[in-house]
Amino acid sequence: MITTKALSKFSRRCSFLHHRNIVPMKPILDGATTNDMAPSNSFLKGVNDAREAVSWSGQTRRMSQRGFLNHSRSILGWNSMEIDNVHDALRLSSRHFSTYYNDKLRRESTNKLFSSIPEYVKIVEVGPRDGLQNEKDIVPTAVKVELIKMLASSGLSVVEATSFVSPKWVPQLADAKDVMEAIRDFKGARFPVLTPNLKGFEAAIAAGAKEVAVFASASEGFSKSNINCSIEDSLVRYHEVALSACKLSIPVRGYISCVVGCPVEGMVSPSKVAYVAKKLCDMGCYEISLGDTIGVGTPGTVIPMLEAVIDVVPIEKLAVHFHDTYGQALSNILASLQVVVSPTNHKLVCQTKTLHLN
Ligand SMILES: CC(C)(COP(=O)([O-])OP(=O)([O-])OC[C@H]1O[C@@H](n2cnc3c(N)ncnc32)[C@H](O)[C@@H]1OP(=O)([O-])[O-])[C@@H](O)C(=O)NCCC(=O)NCCSC(=O)C[C@@](C)(O)CC(=O)[O-]
Repeated sequence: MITTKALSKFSRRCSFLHHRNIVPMKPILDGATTNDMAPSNSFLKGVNDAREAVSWSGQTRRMSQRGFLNHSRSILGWNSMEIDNVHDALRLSSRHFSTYYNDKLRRESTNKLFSSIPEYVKIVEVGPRDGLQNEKDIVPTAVKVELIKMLASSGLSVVEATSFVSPKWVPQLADAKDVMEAIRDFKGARFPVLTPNLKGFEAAIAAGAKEVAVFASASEGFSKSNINCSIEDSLVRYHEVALSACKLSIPVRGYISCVVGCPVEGMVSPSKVAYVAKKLCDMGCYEISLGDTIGVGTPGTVIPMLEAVIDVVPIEKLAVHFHDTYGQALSNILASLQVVVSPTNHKLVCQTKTLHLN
């Protein structure tokens, strides 16, 4: 139970902290704790260090997360309450900050933020493929099948199930045929699979796949290291897959990797992404998923990339795929959602109000 006395004490505390520029910092920095950070990244290390150094009553104390929570409890008079983690604390804090911030202003800024995103977002779940392909230990087939069924049962309408790639390159997904066999009769979701060439496509169809995805790269270096061929050669292969798929009325989805950065080549220019996106679109891919494969994108690099692609591919065909390596995935998703309703794109979005995420 929070007493009026505690609330008014909290409100005074907020005012003090606000004037010391502390209030807005805390939620942002704590947000970073949940993300997977690279220790070599000095910027993120700086953020981490800053999170721990909390300036309080004119004194700088180094505190752990738990220390911060305990300290907050005593200040806020929340000793009788259970705050199990940082998220609980933030939820409680944000609820009570509204006593400090002007309600009208808060409503206006929230409305502004959310009125500029699409009304509808489609989610493509890729965990059983993109997640499990990177697991050090090979996950048993029965566990994968259970995971896929649980994801589909949770209401997700598209669950990417596996890849028909070389088992020498990706041994984690060598059981693709068995996985597809086990979910063949499972209803309620679509289960697309990755196919890098005609061999993979034919194996996928034989195993019962009803939808496939091809995966190109915007970076030459990544194309060679991921699928052992140049971008142009991969587009020739994918064209063959698209032609075969068209004959069987199988929908083909197109991925582009490294849309803002590449582990081999560094920054990737938006024009390279736009080039590959148009090629995939022209060969018949019904959706183009733009992947920040190594998670180095920020709104500052993602937005120009999206704008370049939107110039050559209809916006309703676009999907975004962000890895959260440096904790930027959610910001990038929000920025992407906002780009599709920017004034210049308004007409297109009115037709669809859709952006796909995976
Ligand atoms: C593309 C290849 C096959 C070229 O690999 P290669 O070695 O150049 O292929 P090859 O044509 O020279 O054939 C070599 C051997 O592989 C076999 N082979 C050939 N094709 C297949 C196939 N489809 N299925 C099974 N086996 C196949 C082929 O039969 C032969 O067998 P062998 O005669 O030595 O016994 C290989 O590089 C490969 O499988 N790469 C897949 C890499 C991969 O899956 N990466 C992860 C997915 S991409 C990604 O994660 C990014 C994304 C989509 O999530 C978006 C993002 O995050 O940004």
